[in-house]
Amino acid sequence: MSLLHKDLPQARHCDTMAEVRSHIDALDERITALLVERTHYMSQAARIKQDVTKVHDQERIEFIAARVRRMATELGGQPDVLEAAYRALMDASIAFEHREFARLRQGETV
Ligand SMILES: C=C(O[C@@H]1C=C(C(=O)O)C=C[C@H]1O)C(=O)O
Repeated sequence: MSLLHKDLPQARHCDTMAEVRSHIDALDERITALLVERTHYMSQAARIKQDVTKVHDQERIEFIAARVRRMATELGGQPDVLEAAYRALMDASIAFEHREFARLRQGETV
């Protein structure tokens, strides 16, 4: 089913910057909670992957970037903004996954 058919909330009309920022702050609380949840999966990926060369997976990155662009377009959003945000998020996530990969294997000899 297309994303447009889901009952998704729309941005509200605002007359002041205070209103705009209050909506953004409320959304950021929800987005942050979701990103914290997403980041927990990076720790699990670091535990599950057996080879450090698998931490950065360009094919998966391109799949996610294209999928997010498609979803943003279907929702009437800005694919360029979403792709840029996701690429920055994935860069930071991969850096974290590298740190986790090393942390989880500290003290291993092989
Ligand atoms: C979580 C993974 O590890 C990395 C992190 C990704 C992400 O932030 O979504 C995507 C690809 C990987 O380079 C994965 O391989 O799926």
